Parts: sequence; C-alpha cells; structure tokens
Amino acid sequence: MSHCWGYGPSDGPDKWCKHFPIANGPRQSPINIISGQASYDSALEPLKLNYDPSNSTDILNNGHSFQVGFVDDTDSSTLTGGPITGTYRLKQFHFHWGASDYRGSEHSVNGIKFPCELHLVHWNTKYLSFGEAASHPDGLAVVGVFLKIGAANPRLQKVLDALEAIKSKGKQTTFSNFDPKTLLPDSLDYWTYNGSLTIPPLLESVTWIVLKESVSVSITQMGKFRSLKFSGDGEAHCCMQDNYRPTQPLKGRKVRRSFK
Ligand SMILES: NS(=O)(=O)N=C1NCCCN1
Ligand SMILES: [Zn+2]
Repeated sequence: MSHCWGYGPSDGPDKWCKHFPIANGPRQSPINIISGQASYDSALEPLKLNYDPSNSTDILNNGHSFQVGFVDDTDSSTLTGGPITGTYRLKQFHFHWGASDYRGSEHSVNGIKFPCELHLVHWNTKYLSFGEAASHPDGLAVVGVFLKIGAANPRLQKVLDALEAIKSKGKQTTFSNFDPKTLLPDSLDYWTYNGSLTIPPLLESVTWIVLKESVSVSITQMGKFRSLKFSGDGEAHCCMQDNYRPTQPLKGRKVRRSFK
C-alpha cells in the first residue's frame, strides 16, 4: 500500500498540490458550512438509504484511515433521493479523526470542528464502476456524519472492536453482516454542495450530503480510533490521528439545506 501523500509535515495537505494540482481547484472539499448562508431548497428530497447488511465484506487499514468495504455488483445497498438523480451504490465507509477531541472532522459548522467524521461513499450506477464514476462531476455521493463527544455509542462498538485486528497499514480482516444505517442519527436533515474527494486524487466528482444531526462517541471510543497506526509492521510507529484535510475555499459555491 504505497502512497506519496499523508498527513505529516512533509507529505500533508499543504503539499498535495505538488502531485495533485486539482487541490487548488474550484470545487474542493471539505468546507466550513456557515449555517446562516445555506439556503433552504424545498425541491430537495428526503434521503433514501437502503443497505443490505450481508453486503459488508471486510475492514482494512489503508494507511490513511480504515474502511469497511461492501459488495457493489448489484443495487442491494443504495442511496437515492436527496439532492441526487438516479441510484448510487455504497462502496465503503471510513472515518477521519483528530489527536484531540477539538479537531478531527473534515467539514466544520460555523467554524466548529467535531472530533470525528464518518463518510459513506457511493457511486452513480449510470457509470460502470466506482473508478469510472469518480472521474465524472456527478459520479460520487458521500454522506458525512459528525461524531460528537458524549455517551459511548453502542452502534460503533462492532467497528471499534474490529480495529484490534488491523492496527497497522495493510492489515485487513473479514467484517460481515454489518448495517451502516445503524451509524446514522435519527434525523436525516442535511446540507449539500458540490465538492471533491478529500484525499488524493481529490477528484471533483462528489455531491456532498452532510447530516445536520451528529451521533455520539465517547472519549474512550475515540481512544480506539487513535490506537491505529499510519505505519506498517516493522516501520517506525506513527499513530493514526489528525487524518483530516483542512477546509477549502468555497469559490462561489452555494450550500443548500434540506430543512427549514
Ligand atoms: N474522504 S473522501 O472524500 O470520502 N475520499 C475518498 N477517497 C477514496 C475513496 C473513498 N473516499
Ligand atoms: Zn473521507
């Protein structure tokens, strides 16, 4: 699993533009969501998330986060409605988090960062694959969910317990029968805007759907995220934390909200 990029002083977000010039493009993510400037759009439909737990396959430490993968060869785990047209298939979910409870999310709301942010990554089935979809402006849809310090979240526990087996880069293990819908808050009210992947290649192909309501995570549970390593076995230990990109300029984009 070789990357020329990371989150450190020599390969972090400020350096990504060297290999990925789109880093300075017109629709980069994440952004700071200024709630008072997000206009209500009554044409925005409710989100429809239909996931089949049997589609979950594995959990992988990819050296910059960890991800839970899903079988995406049928329309059995999909996102429809919301700001998107057509059917988008769930490919994987992953998280971004900080070294402290005061940072870690990628998006922020009125300048406030959360300790962690969940991303559920979907691709438009008008294209043949995730890779093909990722190269088109309407190719991807990522649902972002903020995690806020509070009571321990029992719905996170199966994911966090699996981290024991994937501490270092490249480690992977089976992760079956998991319904990612259990990670979502009660309300599916959302903000939406046109953006990009927040990790290289930073492709400007993402319709972002950021939920207004957060879910809880305890300080102890945050410690489990931070127990992962960016480094592989036999490499100098480097704790996996602060794996978030700072917010990017809006460059004239409008953020819409689905709620009054
Ligand atoms: N953080 S992000 O925008 O979701 N970026 C991703 N890049 C690779 C595929 C999954 N997602
Ligand atoms: Zn992400």
